[in-house]
Amino acid sequence: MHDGSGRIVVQNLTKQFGPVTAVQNLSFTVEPGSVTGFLGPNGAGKTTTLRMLLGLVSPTAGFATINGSPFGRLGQPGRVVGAVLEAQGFHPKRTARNHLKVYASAVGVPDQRADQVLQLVGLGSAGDRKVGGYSLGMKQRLALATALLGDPQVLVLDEPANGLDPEGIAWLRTFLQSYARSGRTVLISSHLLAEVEQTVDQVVIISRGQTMYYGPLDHLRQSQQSRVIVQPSDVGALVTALRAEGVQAIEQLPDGRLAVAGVTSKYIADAALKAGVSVYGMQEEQIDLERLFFQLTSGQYAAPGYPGTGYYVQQQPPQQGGWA
Ligand SMILES: Nc1ncnc2c1ncn2[C@@H]1O[C@H](COP(=O)(O)OP(=O)(O)OP(=O)(O)O)[C@@H](O)[C@H]1O
Repeated sequence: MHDGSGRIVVQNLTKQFGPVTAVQNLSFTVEPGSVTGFLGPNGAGKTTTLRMLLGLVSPTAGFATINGSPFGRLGQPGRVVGAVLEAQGFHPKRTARNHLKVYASAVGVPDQRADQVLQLVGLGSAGDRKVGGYSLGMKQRLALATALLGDPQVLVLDEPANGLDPEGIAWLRTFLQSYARSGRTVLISSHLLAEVEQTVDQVVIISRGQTMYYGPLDHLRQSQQSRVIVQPSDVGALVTALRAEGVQAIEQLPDGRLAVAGVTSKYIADAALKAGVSVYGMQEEQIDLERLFFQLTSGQYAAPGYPGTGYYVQQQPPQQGGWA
């Protein structure tokens, strides 16, 4: 029996395909009530992890559970977990409504549920059209509708934003957030942080089958000290003035400007004024999460331990199986 918590636990999960280590010692927990992004570049091991979670591939070591049980031991799994892994092979001549009715009977829910989920995903008026004529975005919605048939407590979606236009992505965001706010668990994978940045509450970032960061997206943002970029009349004099005030995080950029962390623009302006240095321009640098994501997953970044809920994981030597 499962514990009904809606929690997903991945513990020391490893998958070896011959010489290829697709997933290595991966651990994270996904709590109900939030949307968790499972992020990593192509080939990082996301699909393999989700397939292990859904009992489609057996782990070489470690385990993955939903509600405290491996997928294979969940009673009525279709009612507990709704999953979409890659674009589904829909029968092109079948209407969406008929497709859903076939799956409804497999999950053990009444036929009317097909109409309900068509409405839920915004395909209410297209339910009687043949799926062969559907756009990629419509197929994504139909795949989601199929996953929703059993009104599952846990939703697992592999790259759900693929093929969606900006309106579709905005719709998906609202849908997933409200699904999670109703106390359910939502885990979505993506290889693009920007695509899911506004949807997810926490992230698990993996690279080459290993966890690189795990925790709230906000903590990842806050871990990046914002910087002020300043163009002074006399770089040396401003650096001396700031150092005299105890400011240490000063970097000279290739274009000659200074990047100063840990203080406000006003603080720098006051220090410059006091030192008789003119300031020709100043701007607060935007935190570039996408760049950080790239650094975390490109193997060039090894961050020290991070205090807080989220944490960085020290980079290991490159493994076979990750992206090149
Ligand atoms: N059945 C398999 N046999 C051999 N190698 C595999 C198999 N499945 C996956 N791999 C390898 O494991 C690694 C991880 O693949 P996986 O598909 O899990 O990554 P991913 O993060 O989902 O990438 P993508 O976003 O491109 O699907 C890759 O090197 C892949 O080639």
